[in-house]
This record gives sequence, structure tokens and C-alpha cells, in this order.
Amino acid sequence: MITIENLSKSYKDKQIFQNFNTTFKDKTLTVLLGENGAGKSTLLRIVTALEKANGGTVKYFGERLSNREIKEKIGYIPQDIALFEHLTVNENIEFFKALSKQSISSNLIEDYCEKLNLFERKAKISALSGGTKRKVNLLIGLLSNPSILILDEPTVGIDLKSRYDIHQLLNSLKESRLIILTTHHLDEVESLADEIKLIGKDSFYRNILSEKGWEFEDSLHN
Ligand SMILES: Nc1ncnc2c1ncn2[C@@H]1O[C@H](COP(=O)(O)OP(=O)(O)OP(=O)(O)O)[C@@H](O)[C@H]1O
Repeated sequence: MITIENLSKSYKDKQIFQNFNTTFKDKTLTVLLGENGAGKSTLLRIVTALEKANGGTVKYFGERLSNREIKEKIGYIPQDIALFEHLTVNENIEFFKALSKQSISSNLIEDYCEKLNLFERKAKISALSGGTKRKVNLLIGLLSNPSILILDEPTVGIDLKSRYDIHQLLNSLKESRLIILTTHHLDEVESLADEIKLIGKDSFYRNILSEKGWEFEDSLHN
């Protein structure tokens, strides 16, 4: 479980969070929804210790952790693809595997690749489609076997088939870990979300979720 208490965050005079409280459950995939600029990525970056809050606490499974411990526990898959374009998929895997303290077995890598339908392992990243790059980006985030997985718009700009492959893997991963994901796709919410949290003040998503009859936690009421 991740517990966020009294979180405050502002950029110059722009207040993004003020005394914000929420929890993210283990073995659960939580989707963060909200309009552009609502603060979803900021929240994810605070949870992953890439960004400092102005106030409040974040606890991981009941404990406050150092930045190093947080980085060991969390697999963070950012919006931007962070791969070496001139290296092959396998070379990227080997590079990032060497960086992680306790990396997953080769068998598990094969298993993830199969679930993702990721077979172009000898191709350079620069030669891959956007969807395949996103699959590799996800795989890299899984190499350290993180108990928490955080994904910022993992399927932005890719075709339905690649999105489906990524959904398949995420749905199997959520049985054993805590996953938080941001998206603007309602079909993604439908096929993945165990819980929905709405961030920001805009009423658009609030109305849509109410129309669909989906339960959600509203940040305005926290
Ligand atoms: N480093 C920064 N310096 C100043 N302002 C920032 C910084 N990072 C984010 N912001 C601002 O904070 C607000 C929240 O940004 P954030 O990226 O968290 O929103 P978001 O909900 O993830 O949006 P999107 O759906 O577009 O990704 C935005 O107005 C953004 O411009």
C-alpha cells in the first residue's frame, strides 16, 4: 500500500496539490484520470521521488523510505521513451539489466516478451514502431522485479494491437504488485482499472465517469 498524507505541491505560484490524501492498494491497478495539467505526472514523480513535494508524507507499505530504497522498489515507466536508439532491443535489455541490483531471470524476460508479442529482439530501437518501443520501455521497467509499477501514459500514440499486448501483460502483473497508471483512454480504464482516481477540478471526466456509472475517488473530496 502507498499512503499519501497532506501532500502539497506548487510550481512558483501555481498550486497543484493542497493537503491531498489518498492510498494506493497492493495487488490493484489504479488508474489516474484528469485533464491535461491536472497534476497526474507530478503525483507520479513525487511517488517515485523524482520530484520533491512542498509538504506531506508518502509511505510505502507503512514506511517512509530513502530515495535509494524507493528507486529499488519502484519500476517507473515515463511518458517519454528512454531507450538507446542505436542499440538493439537485446542490447538495451542487457544494459539495463546490468544496472539493476537484482534483475529478473532470462526465463521471465522470455515470458514477458511472449506476453507482449515482442519478437524483434535483434532490431535496433531506431528501426522499431512506436508501439514496439513502448513494449520495450515497459519491459525495461520490469527488469528489477519491482513490487510497485508506475506508468505514465504507457500506450500513448500506439495502435490497438500493441495496446492490447501491453494490457495483457499489465493484467497478469497486477496479481502480484501495486500498479498506478495514467491514461486519457477510457477503453484503457475499462480493460485495466480496479480503482479509478480523478485528479483536478475539471468536470469533463467527472461527468463521463458518472454517466458510465463507474465508481471513482474524487480528489476534490479529499
Ligand atoms: N517542472 C515544472 N515546472 C513548472 N511547472 C510545471 C513543472 N512540471 C509540471 N508543471 C505544471 O504543473 C501542472 C501539472 O503538470 P502535470 O504534468 O503533472 O499534469 P498532467 O495531469 O500529468 O498532464 P498531462 O495529462 O498533460 O500529462 C501543469 O500546469 C504543468 O505545466
